[in-house]
Amino acid sequence: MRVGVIIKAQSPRSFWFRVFDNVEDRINVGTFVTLDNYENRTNGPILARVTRVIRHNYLVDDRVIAQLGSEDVINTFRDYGVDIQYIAQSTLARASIIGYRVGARFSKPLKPPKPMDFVHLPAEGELSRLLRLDNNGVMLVIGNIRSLSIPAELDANKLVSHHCAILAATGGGKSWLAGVIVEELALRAEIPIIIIDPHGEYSAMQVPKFTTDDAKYVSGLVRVYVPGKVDTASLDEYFRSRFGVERRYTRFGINPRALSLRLMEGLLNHYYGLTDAQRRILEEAWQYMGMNNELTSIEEFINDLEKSGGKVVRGYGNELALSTLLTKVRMLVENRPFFITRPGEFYGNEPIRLLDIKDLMEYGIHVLDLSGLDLVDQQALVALILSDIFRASTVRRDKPILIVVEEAHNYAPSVSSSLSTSTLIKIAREGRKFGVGLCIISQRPSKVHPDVLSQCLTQVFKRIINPIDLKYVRNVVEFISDEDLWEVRVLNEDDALVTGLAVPMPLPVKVRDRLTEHGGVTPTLIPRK
Ligand SMILES: Nc1ncnc2c1ncn2[C@@H]1O[C@H](COP(=O)(O)OP(=O)(O)OP(=O)(O)O)[C@@H](O)[C@H]1O
Repeated sequence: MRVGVIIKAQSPRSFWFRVFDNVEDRINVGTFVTLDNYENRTNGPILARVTRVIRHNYLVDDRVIAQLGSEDVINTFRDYGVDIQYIAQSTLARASIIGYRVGARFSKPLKPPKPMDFVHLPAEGELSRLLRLDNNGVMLVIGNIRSLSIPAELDANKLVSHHCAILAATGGGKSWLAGVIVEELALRAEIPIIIIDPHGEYSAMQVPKFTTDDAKYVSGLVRVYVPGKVDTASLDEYFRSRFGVERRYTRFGINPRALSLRLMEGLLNHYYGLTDAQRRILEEAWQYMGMNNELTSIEEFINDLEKSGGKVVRGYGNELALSTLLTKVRMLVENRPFFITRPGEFYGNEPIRLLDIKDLMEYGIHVLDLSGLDLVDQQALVALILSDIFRASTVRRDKPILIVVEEAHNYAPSVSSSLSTSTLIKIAREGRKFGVGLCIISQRPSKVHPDVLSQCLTQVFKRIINPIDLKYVRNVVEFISDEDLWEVRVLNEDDALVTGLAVPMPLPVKVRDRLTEHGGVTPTLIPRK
């Protein structure tokens, strides 16, 4: 169907066209249109996507605007049979050229199209053939292409191996969409998925939203892990009253001996401060102790540390430094809710199990609920767990794993420091080689470390309006154009724009319903009686 005619095309990347009046309501931002292939007739049509629509009225210039002081003036015009809106209005659209299909890829034309060539609106069947990825790999269907019934598919391999970012303003639907991606991935591939959940939202994935087999299957894959000594009573109560079932979780603990020197030093320094002498003793003592992950009581741990520290201590000042260091280590281990202080420890009547990284690397959806911890503890745990996962993945290599990091600006901030930043940068840079994929989620892209965000080669945008964030995204992200960003500002609640490696072209998506319950809710005010 012909829907317009090209009026301007100054580059092979885009063109403007006059939209025919009778189809004006069918051409919107995001609509796919085609051109006859002016470059290679054997290869089928050239696909383009409308990125801007303007309405133009050539009579409404400054002189006419000056006359439009009241409705009477407009009615007078109409009385004389001059309806300016009717006689002088045209709709113009700008479209970005995606290219013509050559096998599974799109080839861009090298010349601009010609003015006065017709623009077509493809039938859904034809569009579906053009848009389908057809590469026999694992595809994630996260919804439909906006305004169409064509499934919106993401290439799962590219999404995982080259990392992805979900970016939107607060309440924009990021965790809903992350849940959809996790559900799809778990349904279609045998992959372990680890979710860093700072708000305790993702436990809701244990509850199927429907009685379908898929919904039950995915919810059955969800395992929730809670730090050993965190009080979860209010979250559990909320869960019970909202979903009518008990939240299931495992309490986990970390062996303090398993911490790297950097993390132990960072935590001690944050909570109690370290003098130079204490720092030096800790560094040397930690080396003497070696990486011995055997779980012992806190008394044995402190004794070992004292013995190792004693080897490097000379003189009264240093002995004092060692003894205060040991007090600080004891306080840290006893007070931080994620350490195990002895084998067989309980919280109330619930056992605390030593976290086994191998469990997290089994097929399933592993939710690490960090909601009971303060930010520094969260960062330390994220650093510890993710560096262990990365280390284990470098050994097994062949099995991909996906790590979803909510509120990524807290774990890899662009300006302030965090104990987890270097681990996330390492995974972002080197994870691909070992099958470790990242999916970072943030409401403030400009606050995410550029070395992490720039490695996320698929981006899923929900609505963003903050100009600083938009500018940052433009500078850091490789596969995004100004036109795409313009569109990001006007997305609706259930709309998303996917750009980058996992899609053949920027894809406007109406995100599908969830199979499992969504945890995040925005409380509404109760009207006063
Ligand atoms: N595709 C969708 N279909 C239906 N409702 C949706 C969709 N996406 C989001 N919502 C609604 O929008 C609300 C906010 O979504 P969500 O919790 O995912 O936002 P968020 O961006 O993660 O928020 P925050 O920044 O606070 O973490 C949800 O409670 C849900 O009701």
